[in-house]
Amino acid sequence: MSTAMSYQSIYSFVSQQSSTISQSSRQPLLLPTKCLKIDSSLCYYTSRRKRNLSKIETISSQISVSYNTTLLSPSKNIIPDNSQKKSNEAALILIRHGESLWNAKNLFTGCVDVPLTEKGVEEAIEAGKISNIPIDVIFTSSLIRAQMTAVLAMIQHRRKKVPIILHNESDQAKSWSQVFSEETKDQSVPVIPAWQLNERMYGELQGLNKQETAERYGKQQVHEWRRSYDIPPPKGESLEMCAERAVAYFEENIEPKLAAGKNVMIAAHGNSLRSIIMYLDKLTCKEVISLELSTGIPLLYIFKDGKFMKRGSPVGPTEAGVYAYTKRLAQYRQKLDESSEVICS
Ligand SMILES: O=C(O)[C@@H](CO)OP(=O)(O)O
Repeated sequence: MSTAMSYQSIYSFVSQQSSTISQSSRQPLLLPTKCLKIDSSLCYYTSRRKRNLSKIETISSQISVSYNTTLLSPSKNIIPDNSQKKSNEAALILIRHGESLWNAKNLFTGCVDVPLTEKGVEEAIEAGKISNIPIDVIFTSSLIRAQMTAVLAMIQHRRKKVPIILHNESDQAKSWSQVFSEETKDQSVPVIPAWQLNERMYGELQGLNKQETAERYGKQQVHEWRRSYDIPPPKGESLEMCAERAVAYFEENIEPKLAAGKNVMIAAHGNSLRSIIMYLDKLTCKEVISLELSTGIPLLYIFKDGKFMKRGSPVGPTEAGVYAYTKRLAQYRQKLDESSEVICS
């Protein structure tokens, strides 16, 4: 996977180890177009749901936000639960599923429900070791590769809570899967599947080999189908179409949990997460083209006062293409590993 150079330029401030991070202010203007290209460096897509309008937001200021020591500092002891954390902030962890059997075969997958490879299983387990952050709720797509990633990550998570997949597809399924012990509920993490977080639907490319498709239709054409914002693959969804449902779901179902102080993990897919990150980071239609997500690499955000602050990915420097990797977070991860015996005992 290629390293997206634009991350380095856009987010170089993160890796400078400063204790400040820039944050865009939100200034919605009521303009009836999609991602307007007045000036792509100033144009930010958010969601058009509800009012069916886009917002243009301009970077207006940088605000200083100090690192949250509660969430990021390694500790020899398990961090106290949510009752002791600041109520107006919450952690958001995004994980693209581990490698799937079709990733390994280089096939367009989209909404085809393909499980993880052994490597994907290992990536998911590894992803669960990332932090000591207590997870209150997990959202996944309805596809098994994302669900496998979520539950495998939780098996390794330091809190040792049991991920329980909620079955709300019918009243009977809901009623038959109830838990009647408050204590057991406390030791569980609800996993909420949502089709809206599924991978973009790749239309008539699903099941085709990516390399062969590039040879047949040309690299440029296939790159546009794969990474452009608004060009859909034949009979499939563009990133913009995928964002319509994924970002709307995020705003309606996930943001309220964060606003209530719940720490949330989302296990989903390359393109559904690209669309959510575009919304969180206010990326332009142009910037999102070079946004690549590695499989099984968790990305951390802090939600505070209605704003999302990127904290990068607490993984090692060996991962090319890791989004917003920072040295500081790699050190944090290393220290966690060193102290894991104490934490897990
Ligand atoms: O095949 C797919 O569904 C996706 C993710 O694996 O591929 P791409 O990276 O081309 O968007």
